[in-house]
Amino acid sequence: MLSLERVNAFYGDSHVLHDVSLALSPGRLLALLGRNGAGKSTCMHAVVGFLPPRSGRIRIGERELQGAAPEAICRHGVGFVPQGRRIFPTLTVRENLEVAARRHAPAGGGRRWTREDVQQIFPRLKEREKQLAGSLSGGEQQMLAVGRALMTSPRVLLLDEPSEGLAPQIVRELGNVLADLKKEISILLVEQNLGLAMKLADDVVLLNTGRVVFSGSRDAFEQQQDVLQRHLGVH
Ligand SMILES: Nc1ncnc2c1ncn2[C@@H]1O[C@H](COP(=O)(O)OP(=O)(O)OP(=O)(O)O)[C@@H](O)[C@H]1O
Repeated sequence: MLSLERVNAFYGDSHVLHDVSLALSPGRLLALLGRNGAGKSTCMHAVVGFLPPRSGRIRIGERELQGAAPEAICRHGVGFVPQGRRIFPTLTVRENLEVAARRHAPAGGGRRWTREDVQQIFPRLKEREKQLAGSLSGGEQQMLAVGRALMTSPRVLLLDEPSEGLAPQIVRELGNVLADLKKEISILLVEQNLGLAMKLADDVVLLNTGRVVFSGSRDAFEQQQDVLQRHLGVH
């Protein structure tokens, strides 16, 4: 579905991603893990066109994405929820969803999401549809950010630390929604909350200083205590 093949990315002269390869298969959730500064967000920015890689290939299905503009990458079915949410605070909840709506059928023939679909999985967004997004709670803003990405009718969804700054109860709610969502859409998840990541992940890729140091199933990952300890400081 989504694949990165030996991707190298730089900020100026600083080489941040080193030959990063990963593959997100249809209907699966891949957790991209690593310590602060490991290159997880950079990986997502390379996929969505914010930081085009200097070498390597990024594909969705058969289509190559490296070098394409962010709008085109979104049109080809990559939905992105950035770290920090980035909703429009002065627009209402409903307006936030509507400006993200896709006008044409999604590339690759996937499901076309409507506002009603999004409100069905996040009923809170229906209750608050006339409220300004900037006045929502952190958890509601995160739901809106996910809802906005779904309105682009993506084939894959990239989520950068969705649980950041949320109360444990809200993280649980979000986890339940993502567990349902992954049944119909492939998800690439960057997450510092290891408990949440392990609850949701089918596959794991672990980065350390911009290099892949583990790639495999969640079960294989959890058995590699030395890897967990060395790269995440988990015992
Ligand atoms: N705009 C930028 N310009 C220069 N260097 C950057 C920029 N953004 C990130 N970096 C550097 O690139 C490296 C990877 O950062 P990145 O944000 O991808 O890490 P991360 O794994 O997402 O970390 P975190 O968990 O803290 O968000 C870090 O060394 C970081 O300092």
